[in-house]
Amino acid sequence: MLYAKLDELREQATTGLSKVLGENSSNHQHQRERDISASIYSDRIAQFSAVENGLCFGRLDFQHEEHQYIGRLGLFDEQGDYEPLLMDWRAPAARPFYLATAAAPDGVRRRRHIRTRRRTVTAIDDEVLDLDIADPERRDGLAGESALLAALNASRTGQMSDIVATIQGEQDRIIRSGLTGVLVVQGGPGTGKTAVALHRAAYLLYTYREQLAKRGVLVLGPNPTFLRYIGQVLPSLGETDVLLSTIGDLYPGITARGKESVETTTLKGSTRMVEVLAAAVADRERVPSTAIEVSFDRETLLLDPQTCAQAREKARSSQRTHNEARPIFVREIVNALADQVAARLGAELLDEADLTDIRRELSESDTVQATLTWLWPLLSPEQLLTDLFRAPARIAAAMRDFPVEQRDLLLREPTAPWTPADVPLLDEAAELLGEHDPEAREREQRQQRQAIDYAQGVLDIMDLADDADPDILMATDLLDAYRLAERHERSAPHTTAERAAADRTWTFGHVIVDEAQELSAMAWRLLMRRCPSRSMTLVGDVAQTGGAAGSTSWSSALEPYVGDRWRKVELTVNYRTPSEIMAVAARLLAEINPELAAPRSVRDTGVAPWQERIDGPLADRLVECAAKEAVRIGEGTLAVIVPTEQVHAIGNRIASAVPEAAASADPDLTARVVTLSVEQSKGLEFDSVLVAEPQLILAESPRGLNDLYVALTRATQRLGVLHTEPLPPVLAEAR
Ligand SMILES: Nc1ncnc2c1ncn2[C@@H]1O[C@H](COP(=O)(O)OP(=O)(O)OP(=O)(O)O)[C@@H](O)[C@H]1O
Repeated sequence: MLYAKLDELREQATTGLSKVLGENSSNHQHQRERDISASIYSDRIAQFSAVENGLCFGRLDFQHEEHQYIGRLGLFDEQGDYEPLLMDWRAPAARPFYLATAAAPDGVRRRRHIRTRRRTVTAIDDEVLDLDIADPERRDGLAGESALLAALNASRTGQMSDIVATIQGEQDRIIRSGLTGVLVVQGGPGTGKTAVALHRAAYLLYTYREQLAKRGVLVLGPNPTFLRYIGQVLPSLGETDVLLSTIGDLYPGITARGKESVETTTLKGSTRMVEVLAAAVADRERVPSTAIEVSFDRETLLLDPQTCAQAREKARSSQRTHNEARPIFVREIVNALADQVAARLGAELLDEADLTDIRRELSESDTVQATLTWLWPLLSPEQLLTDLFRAPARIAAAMRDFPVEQRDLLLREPTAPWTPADVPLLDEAAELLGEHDPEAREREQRQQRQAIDYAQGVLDIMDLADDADPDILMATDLLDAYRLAERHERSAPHTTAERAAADRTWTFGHVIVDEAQELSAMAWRLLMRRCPSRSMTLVGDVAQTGGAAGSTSWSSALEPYVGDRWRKVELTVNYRTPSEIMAVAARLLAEINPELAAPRSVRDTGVAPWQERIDGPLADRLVECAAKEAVRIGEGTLAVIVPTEQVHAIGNRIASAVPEAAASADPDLTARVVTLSVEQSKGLEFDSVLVAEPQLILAESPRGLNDLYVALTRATQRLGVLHTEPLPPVLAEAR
């Protein structure tokens, strides 16, 4: 019945779309209206396709024979007074599906989990929430245990899937927590932090659509591989307009993928770079040590240091940014030069109009412009940093208080690629420099405002204001004035997410950061600028921090921005790693931070992790083991996690010897077998994992223990450790 309803709605939308597309538009106004309707219909069709799989996954039976189906979107009986046929999982009425327990049934008599494959029901699992008749053998606290265990035991595909059907109580409370303020979700590996973060994005967009559609939601992940891994979750929940990004992509026009040393990344991540950049900008506002000559109109004018110093002082005291203060500096210098020209011509013979002409000619003169550029150049952030990093003298001027070895860390070739740690510096520089082309920006903003006003008018006329039941999807839920305005600017057909991606100064309605412990202090500054409302969800695990510039405590990372006004919630159950593997990982956690409790595994597999000391070449044996594991896991996935330096060599060996293995460069996660560094494996999971040379992984970075902890907790079923070097003591004891 529900699928028939879905088909009917899809049919209506498709017919509607072809009808409006077939209309001949006689005038501009009509053309616009047609385009609006077309975009509403296409958004609907996309949403209906997104919810096809697992449309309905639950049923709640209440006292008095009533029941309610729960699914991926709300469906209503239009003929029957809009009775809900299927309740959106995010609606308040669906909450008992996730929260009701035998002890607190909230009116629910029975909870039914419905599993489907395409449109066929393949399994149902009932829980009776009545203490008198409930099965006492059931594990306490797990909702829909058998559906949950079926999901957890299923082979992984290389793409994360959604968990709407089996969200657990502690996760649900986080997903539905209010929009405002900073919420930190701390949890060990496999506790569902990523899953919770993404479902929270979908929940917030549903519940606060009006507030969020305009400013959008940003989901920030640690690296592009991870973004590919999670990329399908939000679309499967019917949400496509969320910006997924890494720090390296947050500066428009730049895709920062360069690599650099741990020491350089650490320095660039520290807030001391704020002073360095300010000094680097100040260093570009020059005062010559002796007078400089400026040829103009076959004469030579002189600019002495004192005049330049006064002009600089005047510009700086305006408190404007470097680029925005430049016109003041230019005016001062041009006036000083004009006075010299006037004096030579005989000032008493000139009136104000003559002086204005002289100033204009001076401003347009190439030599005067070249002098001004030397004294106070108009700078883009890219130019500032490129000029700084290539020139030891500039670095020395900007880093007077730093030891020489630290200064050398910044030095690099001007052609070197941008690195992720450069992005917060570019952003900081953009703040210090101000608009490179202020007039163009103002013009653009004015046009944008006009377009939005117009679009709002169109929406009002179409009477699409959503004063109806919040569970019924309205046109304005899908389309706001921003998006509408953009759709009709032929040059910029962007969604909110695309617009946000293209605009450095965009501020988001809500920001979600996954693996938030990895952000450097400079990255936090950038992020806080993008979210002045401080409506944020930060998920992570301070025991998994790999980068030396990352945080080991939430309070020190957040204190500068929100003081102690943030709330922390913890996830305690590990849904990924079976207890046998977690027992080994827990030993590492105790060394990393004895105060952090290891998450409790939700299941056992009966398979103990294994270790093997190799006498011959590592790669040969790894290839053999990878081939065997790949067969053993059938349809599932295998990751071979090796020290960063060996990823390339070992990855290529495995790719050439094991069927269905991906090459190591830019790993394809849909391949069944991948070779990764710990950094690349962060946030991911595989049915089986082989970890090679733990001692080298440990020694590779200042946070080696954390890295090894991450590597050991990626498996959902099987874990093997192979080594030629002696094992680190913490693993040797676990043998
Ligand atoms: N309620 C749930 N129902 C079904 N599967 C779940 C549930 N919660 C978590 N999982 C699964 O557990 C696995 C781990 O979840 P996730 O990757 O979100 O954990 P994490 O806390 O981000 O881990 P890490 O810190 O190691 O990256 C995923 O496969 C996820 O789908």
